[in-house]
Amino acid sequence: MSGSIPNESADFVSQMTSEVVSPITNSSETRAATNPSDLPPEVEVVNLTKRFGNFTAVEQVSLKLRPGTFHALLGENGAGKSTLVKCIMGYHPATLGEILIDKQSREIHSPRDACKYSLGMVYQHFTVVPAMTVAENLLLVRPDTPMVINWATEFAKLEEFMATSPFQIDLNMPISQLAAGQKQKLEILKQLYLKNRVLILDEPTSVLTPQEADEVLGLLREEVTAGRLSVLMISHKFREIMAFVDEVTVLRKGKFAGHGYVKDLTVADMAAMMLGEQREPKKVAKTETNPETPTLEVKGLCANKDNGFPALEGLDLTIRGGEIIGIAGVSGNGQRELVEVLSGQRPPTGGQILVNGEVYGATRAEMQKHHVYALPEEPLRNACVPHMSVAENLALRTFDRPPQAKGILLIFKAIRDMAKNLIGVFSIKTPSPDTPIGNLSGGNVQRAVLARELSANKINLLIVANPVFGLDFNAVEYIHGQLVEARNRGVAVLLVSEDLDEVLALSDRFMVISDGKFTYESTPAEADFATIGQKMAGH
Ligand SMILES: Nc1ncnc2c1ncn2[C@@H]1O[C@H](COP(=O)(O)OP(=O)(O)OP(=O)(O)O)[C@@H](O)[C@H]1O
Repeated sequence: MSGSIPNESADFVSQMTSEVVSPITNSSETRAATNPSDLPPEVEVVNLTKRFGNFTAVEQVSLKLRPGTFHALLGENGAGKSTLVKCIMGYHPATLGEILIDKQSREIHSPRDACKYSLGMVYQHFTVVPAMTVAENLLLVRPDTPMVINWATEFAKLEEFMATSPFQIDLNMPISQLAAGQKQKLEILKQLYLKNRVLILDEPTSVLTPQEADEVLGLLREEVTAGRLSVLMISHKFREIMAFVDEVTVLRKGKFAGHGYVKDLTVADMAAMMLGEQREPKKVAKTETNPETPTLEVKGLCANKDNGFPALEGLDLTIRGGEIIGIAGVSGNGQRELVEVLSGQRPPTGGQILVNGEVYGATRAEMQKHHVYALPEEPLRNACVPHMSVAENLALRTFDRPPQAKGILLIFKAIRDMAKNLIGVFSIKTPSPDTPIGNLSGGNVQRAVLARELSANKINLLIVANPVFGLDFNAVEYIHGQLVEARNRGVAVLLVSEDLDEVLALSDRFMVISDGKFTYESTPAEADFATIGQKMAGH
């Protein structure tokens, strides 16, 4: 193993990650399982550098993905992981360096080129078309889909493919009816359907429950062990790495920071390689608050899913200033619709919402009047304009008010100054305030939206959905600290999260949502885990 490991980092991380599972296998066992000539190709990155203008996102990084192994790429937010894999996939041209496929230097100019070498990528966010069925989405990825489709033949072929694939999904299901775990399986199936045998996965389990994640990774692990696939996975989750991965390569600030075999490493070793010198995140303790007056009152709220079926069926919810109310549950049980109704992106079909005792329809004017702020899930898609700059996105809430506007004139200096300040205070890693926000790493987009929403002078109600999606553990601590600080200041916080541990750690009180209804309510201290599990599973 290369890469230095300071002891303090190791201590800190071993405390944070108490539950780790031992590796299922190691690479030598894996390779022994198959005839070498049947294995996926070897992929080697040699001294790859990627610059965006003057900014070097990846510098002289080398990595070898050996056939029939499960390899993880680790690093903090902004370390260069996505950039590196996008270069491998031909999505970005590398500035310098080489990619070898089975020891031959290859030019890969596009993901389609990458497919020629059996390389397929599953991105952090879903790329399936929601209005289509599973079968239609699979056909859509083929480069040779005929102009006129013989459905009977194609469907029979798809059924044959599905029968032999590691995951099964009903081909007739519309995507809008699939839970996150099934969508992620479909993303992987798309690559298998293209006959790709080297899968590159960018945080594939970020939107999955631990059970869904273990199922997906377990099935992939079986394919790897059988020598049918190699996997290179970007991940922040040590539990999954310890359970499913053979080998890790670590990046820090765009540079190679270490490599090793999981069987020889502890979580602390890997975290220390990621962090370099110790930077202990600040834990924010909850202070005594006195929640009395309701800030948000939801009475009998109903709303529909995109397909017109009921998503929320008569929800009642009260949140007072100075408390965090958590909503736990498996994705697809109404959480998204609830957040969308409260942030004005979906009309309710029944019930009433009051904020500060006044009827609230979640218009922009009402959100402004009542000081309601929201961090929705997938903030790049739901709370940003990707091609606009970081500064412009940071000003989305305030650009029409002084000091950022004078009448109808925008004061660009004020917008930029405010952005520079927020970039500093919230440690947003961006080449400049003028960089399009869509170019930032996932974690930094998350920070930027949180900075915008939390920097308001006065906040009454803060609605957050999966706020640490895809973030490294340092950033998780930071954002959790910000939420607790807001609560301590008297903000009413609604925390919707598919991560039960997050709900239990932060909430003062929480509910489980299942099929659009609250089916369990407790404080974290009094929570009964067996019942929560049953309720989350819909029993
Ligand atoms: N197209 C681009 N133009 C300019 N800078 C970019 C572009 N893409 C990425 N960057 C910058 O490169 C750096 C590395 O980003 P990258 O997305 O590779 O990080 P990451 O390790 O995948 O982070 P995360 O875990 O948050 O997803 C970041 O500072 C990011 O802002």
